[in-house]
Amino acid sequence: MLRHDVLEDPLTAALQPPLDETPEEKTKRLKREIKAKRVSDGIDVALRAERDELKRRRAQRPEVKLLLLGQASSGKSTLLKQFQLYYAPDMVDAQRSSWRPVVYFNIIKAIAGILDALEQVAYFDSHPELAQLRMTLLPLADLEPALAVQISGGVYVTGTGTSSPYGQDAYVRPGWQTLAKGKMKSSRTTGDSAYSSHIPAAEETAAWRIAACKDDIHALWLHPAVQALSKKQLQLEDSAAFFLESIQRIAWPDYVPSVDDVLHVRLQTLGVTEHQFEVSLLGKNVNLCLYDVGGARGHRPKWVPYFDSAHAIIFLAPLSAYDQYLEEDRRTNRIDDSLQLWTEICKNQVLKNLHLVLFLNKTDVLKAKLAAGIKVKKYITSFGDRPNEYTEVSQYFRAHFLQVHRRNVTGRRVLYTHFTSVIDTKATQTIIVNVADSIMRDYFAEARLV
Ligand SMILES: Nc1nc2c(ncn2[C@@H]2O[C@H](COP(=O)(O)OP(=O)(O)OP(=O)(O)O)[C@@H](O)[C@H]2O)c(=O)[nH]1
Ligand SMILES: [Mg+2]
Repeated sequence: MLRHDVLEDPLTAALQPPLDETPEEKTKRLKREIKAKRVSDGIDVALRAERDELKRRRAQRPEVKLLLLGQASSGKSTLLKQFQLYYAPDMVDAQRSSWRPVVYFNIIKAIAGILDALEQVAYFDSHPELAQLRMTLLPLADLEPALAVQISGGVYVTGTGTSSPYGQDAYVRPGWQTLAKGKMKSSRTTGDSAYSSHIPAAEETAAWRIAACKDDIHALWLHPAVQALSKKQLQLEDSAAFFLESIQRIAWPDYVPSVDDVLHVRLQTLGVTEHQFEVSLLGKNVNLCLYDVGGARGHRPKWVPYFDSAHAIIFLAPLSAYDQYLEEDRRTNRIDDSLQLWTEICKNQVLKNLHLVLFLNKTDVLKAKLAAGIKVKKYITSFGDRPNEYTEVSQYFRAHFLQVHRRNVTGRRVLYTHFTSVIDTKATQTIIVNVADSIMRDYFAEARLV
């Protein structure tokens, strides 16, 4: 290669010795290069040793792989957080502040949804006080896309058939919290005055606009027209009421999300995320590997490569979804979609020997909907004239899921079912212990058979 070709490539040029180098300079440079190589080799050795140690620990510990499956918004990521709370509570605590922009995003999305719905029923014409609230809250609602982009690490997802009816949605990708931590090295609680310069602009703007509008947000949420709409045609996320009712606390300048806030947050999962826990089960140390997947239809093909090596599945079906339709296909009732998906899982030959657990989830939301008089029969005609009460409704749905399992199961697979509300930490942790225990019993029984 000619010297002028080398100099045209800035990287190669930077590594070339100077043209007018003296013999002493050359000796010094070579010494420096030998030292730098030693440091670099040292780093390589340390990295290799770390990898070997991880491999050795993995070989010593059996690895149990557990898939969390179910449609979008069924509660998979919330259940994952409960596993983290149980097996790695310090990690959850350390990551609380990284959820702050997501709490803001959930609030802003709920407000945008409410304003949209009021527009559709033309309430702004008949209610001047609502029109006034819209004026003050619109700049806040306008922050939705910018915050979504911040949370998703710059990914702008549109037109995937999974986005919200209210526009832009945010997705979580593997490693997003590490990314967020890097960007926000100092925390508010340390009182570091440089903090504000580390907060991304969209989050900072959202924080001060929420603080400035907190009374208007409160007034909008409590307005009788909004309350009436929220119980009928207005389909907000399950956590919207929780966050809107907590607005005074969240608008506080030193706000850091509580564990309860973290459990209520809604953030869609993109693809498949892997989470490892070193746990002691039945007196043995094991690596528990949880796979949390995106549940919308467009994400489901990405689950398949994980089926082969899995040991157990927890399938989540939200029973409260009987009056809702899929965001990705507005004609499909969400309970129907859950049953179809459940049928595919039960039928799948690759999964036929896995330990199978069914969580009939969101029972708290189901109870609230039934208490508000939302009739199951209106959406699921086969329910007929049975009483619109929790016991009848929950048993009716459970019977359907059990029937699908019975009809499609091959092999010797047992099904474990639980009625759950995975935002309830105490109840869910009792179930987690139970489920982990029985997965391990199966795992070791299997190992002895081989
Ligand atoms: N009230 C109540 N809310 C729940 C329950 N389970 C989940 N949620 C809420 O429902 C929303 C969706 O839960 P996620 O865990 O994000 O759902 P997901 O299955 O991971 O959804 P995708 O990632 O889109 O597949 C969150 O706001 C949760 O706080 C429950 O049992 N009761
Ligand atoms: Mg999720």
